[in-house]
Formats: sequence, C-alpha cells, structure tokens
Amino acid sequence: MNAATLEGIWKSYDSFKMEDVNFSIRKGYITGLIGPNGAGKSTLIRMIMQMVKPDQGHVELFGSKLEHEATGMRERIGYVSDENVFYDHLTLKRMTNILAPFYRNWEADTFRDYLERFELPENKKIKDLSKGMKMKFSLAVALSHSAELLIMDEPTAGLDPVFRRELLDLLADQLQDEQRSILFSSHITSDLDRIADYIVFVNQGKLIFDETKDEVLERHVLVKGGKELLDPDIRPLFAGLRESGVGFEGLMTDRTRAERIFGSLALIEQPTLEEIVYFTVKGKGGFVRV
Ligand SMILES: Nc1ncnc2c1ncn2[C@@H]1O[C@H](COP(=O)(O)OP(=O)(O)OP(=O)(O)O)[C@@H](O)[C@H]1O
Repeated sequence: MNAATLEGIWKSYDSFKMEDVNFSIRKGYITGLIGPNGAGKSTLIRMIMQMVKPDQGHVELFGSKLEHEATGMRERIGYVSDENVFYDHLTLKRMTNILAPFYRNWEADTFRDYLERFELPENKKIKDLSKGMKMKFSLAVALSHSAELLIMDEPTAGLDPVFRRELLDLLADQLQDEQRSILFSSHITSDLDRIADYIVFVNQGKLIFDETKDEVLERHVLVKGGKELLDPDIRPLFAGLRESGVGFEGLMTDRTRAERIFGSLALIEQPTLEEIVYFTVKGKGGFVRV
C-alpha cells in the first residue's frame, strides 16, 4: 500500500495550471519532491493536507480516497509547512499546550527530547525564534505524535549546513521500522541526492517523472560535444540543451539511445540530480558565450 497516491490532478489558478499530475508516496521510503519556484510543489502538498481541493482528480491517503472531509487523517500525518503556522505571541510551552490535545497519540517525552536535542527553549516566544528554530519546533511537533507519514515543505530552507545534515540523518532514522514514509520537498537537490529513494519532479504544473533516484540517475546522460553534431534531427532528442560558440552540453533521458547515436563522437557523462533539473527546466534556450 502507498502512503499517498495522487491521481489525475488538475488545478487552475489565474496564472498557473496543473495538468494531470500522478504520483505516489511509497510506504517505508523517502520521496523527494523537486521542481523550481512556482512549479506547484506546495500546491500538491496542500492537496494531500486537504487544504486545497483539486479541480479534477483525487488524492488517496493510507488506501482511502479523500472524498469528504476525512477527519482523523491529519493526525496520521506529521506536517512541516514552509510557512509559520504557529501563534507568534505565544511561548513554545503555551503553543505546545494548545497543540498537544489535538493528537490522540501525543508523545510528551519524545517531544521534550526533541526540544532538548534541537536546543529550543520552552519559554521563548515564537516570534523571537529564527526561521531555522521555527522549523525545528515544527519538526519536533511533527515527530511527536506517531505520524505514519511525514510531509515537509522545504524543510531545509533557512537551516545552517550543520543542522541540515543532522536533519537528513534524523529523517533517515525515522524509516528504520519501514512503517513510516516521508515526502520532502526541496529545490536543494543535493539534499535529495543524499536521502531520497524516489524522486518526483514537477515543472510548470506538470509531472516530469516519478521514479526511484537510481533509475533517474541511470537513464539520464549529459552529452558534451562539438557544434557540428547538432543537426536538425539531433536537436529534438535533448530534454535540455546549452550551447556555446563551439560546442554544446545536452541532457538526454535515454542512456541507451544516447550511446547508440553518439558512440565515441561525444562525451557521455553521468549528470547530477541538479543538472537533470537544471537542463530540464531551462529547456533548449540556453546559450553561453565563450
Ligand atoms: N491560492 C492561490 N491563488 C492563486 N495562485 C496560486 C495560489 N496558490 C498557488 N498559486 C500559484 O500557483 C503556482 C505554484 O505555486 P506553488 O506554491 O505550489 O509552487 P512551489 O513549487 O511550491 O514554489 P516554491 O518553490 O516557490 O515554493 C505559483 O505560480 C503560485 O503563484
């Protein structure tokens, strides 16, 4: 069973259109949701959280379709939003006293351990916390009510590199018993490189792929060669292309095909996740002068 499945999702805003997005969050794994600013990541997360309704399509959570207000579902999710969802004027302690009763499985001891581990002083007001500290508080809450699914919208934004690394390790630890699942959205692809098992890539409201990280890295290649290779039949084969005065770098989504076409005529390299995202988002308009 998947922790969540999104099927045939369409959503229109004035200047944004999400078209037929399908993907799953597999149980026991970390799924990384990537895409540039405005791709639709938060909108998809808000649909899973029932904060936004799709125009068409449906969301399935823990095997049940979210047709009506599905009470009880929220409790099974630990949600770390990219926005401050707490009351600024309250101390952490008072905020916690308000939040805890909403969860039947609230684990006060676990929560206290996280406050200590994250060095969060209970008597500090929310408004006096740094962005990173707010995120840590949000994370402590999300990890303290036996949630089966952790959903984190850009959790590493605003975190220093030391805690970012700690967070990634901590997330990996959460999956030890294979009962939990994690959806982690980020445009810092190196974070996903480190911990994601699956990658869901969206761009301009469209799904580019939903695959294991290994599959994604295996099938994509970065072809580097001289300009003379770029004839009109070859150009359309690239998902993204960057040209200079003398040569080009192009992303292809099919390694076997790239090797067959270019053989030893061009350099065929393994792109990083960041390069895959960069070339796909840029498309074929990139031109660098050398
Ligand atoms: N309630 C809304 N009303 C109008 N437009 C909206 C609304 N919510 C989102 N949008 C638009 O939908 C698009 C996608 O937004 P979304 O926040 O889902 O992107 P994102 O991938 O999370 O981006 P970022 O990485 O910048 O957070 C944006 O163009 C945004 O302006």
